[in-house]
Amino acid sequence: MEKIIVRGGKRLSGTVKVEGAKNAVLPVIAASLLASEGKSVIREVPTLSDVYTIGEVLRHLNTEVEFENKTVYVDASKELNIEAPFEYVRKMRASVLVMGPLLARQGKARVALPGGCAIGSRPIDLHLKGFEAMGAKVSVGNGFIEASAEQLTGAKIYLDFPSVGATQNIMMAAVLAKGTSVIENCAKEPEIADLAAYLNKMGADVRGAGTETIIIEGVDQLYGADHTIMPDRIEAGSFMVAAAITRGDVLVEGAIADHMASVIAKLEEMNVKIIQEENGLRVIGPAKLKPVDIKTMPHPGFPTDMQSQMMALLLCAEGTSVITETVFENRFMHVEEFRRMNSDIKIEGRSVIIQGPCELQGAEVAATDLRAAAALIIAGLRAEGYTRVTELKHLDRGYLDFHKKLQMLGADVERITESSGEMKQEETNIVPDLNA
Ligand SMILES: CC(=O)N[C@H]1[C@@H](OP(=O)(O)OP(=O)(O)OC[C@H]2O[C@@H](n3ccc(=O)[nH]c3=O)[C@H](O)[C@@H]2O)O[C@H](CO)[C@@H](O)[C@@H]1O
Ligand SMILES: C=C(OP(=O)(O)O)C(=O)O
Repeated sequence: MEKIIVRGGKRLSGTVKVEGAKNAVLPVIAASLLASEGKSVIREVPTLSDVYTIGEVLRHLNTEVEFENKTVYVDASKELNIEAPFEYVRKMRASVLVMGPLLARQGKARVALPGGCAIGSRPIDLHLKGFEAMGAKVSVGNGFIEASAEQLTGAKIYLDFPSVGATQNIMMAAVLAKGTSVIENCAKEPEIADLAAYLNKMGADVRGAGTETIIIEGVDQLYGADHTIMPDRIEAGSFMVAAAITRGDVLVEGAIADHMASVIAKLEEMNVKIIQEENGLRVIGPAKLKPVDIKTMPHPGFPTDMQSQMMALLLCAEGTSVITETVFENRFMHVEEFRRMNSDIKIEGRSVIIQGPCELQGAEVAATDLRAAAALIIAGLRAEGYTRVTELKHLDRGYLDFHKKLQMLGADVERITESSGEMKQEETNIVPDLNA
């Protein structure tokens, strides 16, 4: 079993560079299916297990995918298969993002129903309503969703909720539809603008990405394009919190302030000093953290993907804080794990009430989802004694070399493999050979 072991008490300092964003690269790789001519070159790709999974999905769809350092080459010029089986969708829900491109290009898509996950039920009804509005016939049976349309037609689509995935899937379907599509109340996350930039380089006509209305003029064909993935604002935020919790002084290279206004605002409210530097954000943790209230919201509101990391920080604040989770109905699984670290947290409906400051103690804890994994390691940086974090498969979905980056900043942290009572230091990252 793999574990990350943290011994708390070290003050972080130095520079850490963030990777390309997981949540931008997954839709971009899915969108590369739309290029019926030419190769796509996608740069600054973090070699995460999720990226490996989307690569596998594309290969299964008859696409050539090659990884070379942090660059991915995709050749989707051959006729595509139209089915994404459960083995991939189960591993990673974002596999459903191939549905829009397949429907647009092949007129048909068959994707395993994703089901719920650790943070909520996560339906995809809004994706499907969008496809139907463009003329697709959608049916669900035997654990699969099937959608087909001879030719998608542009449509006006109002999203009941600004879903990130629905916005992306509908955008990718609309770029090859006949006529104009207007997506209203769409998601405004920076990853949406990143996807639009890539689609436009491929020859699409997408306007308004990053605002609440996206207008797309369908085109006849798309071509491979060269695109560099935006920096990961959630990885950046995680290191900012790690710096703050250890009263450290860390330059988070690649962090873009415009993408992180809500996170910066809350950290500053807590007394954390944030200085904009030429190549990133410098974060200086205060001696005393002030409590704050946080409500997660779609962008530009406070990101749900930073909720558990901020919870770790608020455990150390002097007073009462309340976090309200409005995006996912079940994203407080980490609370029980924090309790094992001697924290005073109560759950009341969709809110948690934190009574700080807690004297965090090291404990054996299990990551319950991707961000919870980072949050528990971050809490361990402040806790007295040793914190052992298991279930690292969650961490590996979204953080590249997390423990190594923390080590470089001075943290006392290691990743080990424990087998039959014997421990050995883990030297390799989880993704051995992406081209194998
Ligand atoms: C790969 C990726 O980019 N993942 C991100 C993406 O997930 P994802 O795209 O799945 O998140 P959505 O924005 O779609 O989901 C937000 C909420 O809308 C609901 N919903 C969504 C679609 C739908 O058809 N019906 C529906 O009810 C979901 O159950 C959830 O409660 O955005 C989330 C919200 O910022 C982030 O936490 C995830 O990290
Ligand atoms: C919830 C997340 O990802 P996914 O949508 O891929 O589960 C996340 O990145 O925190």
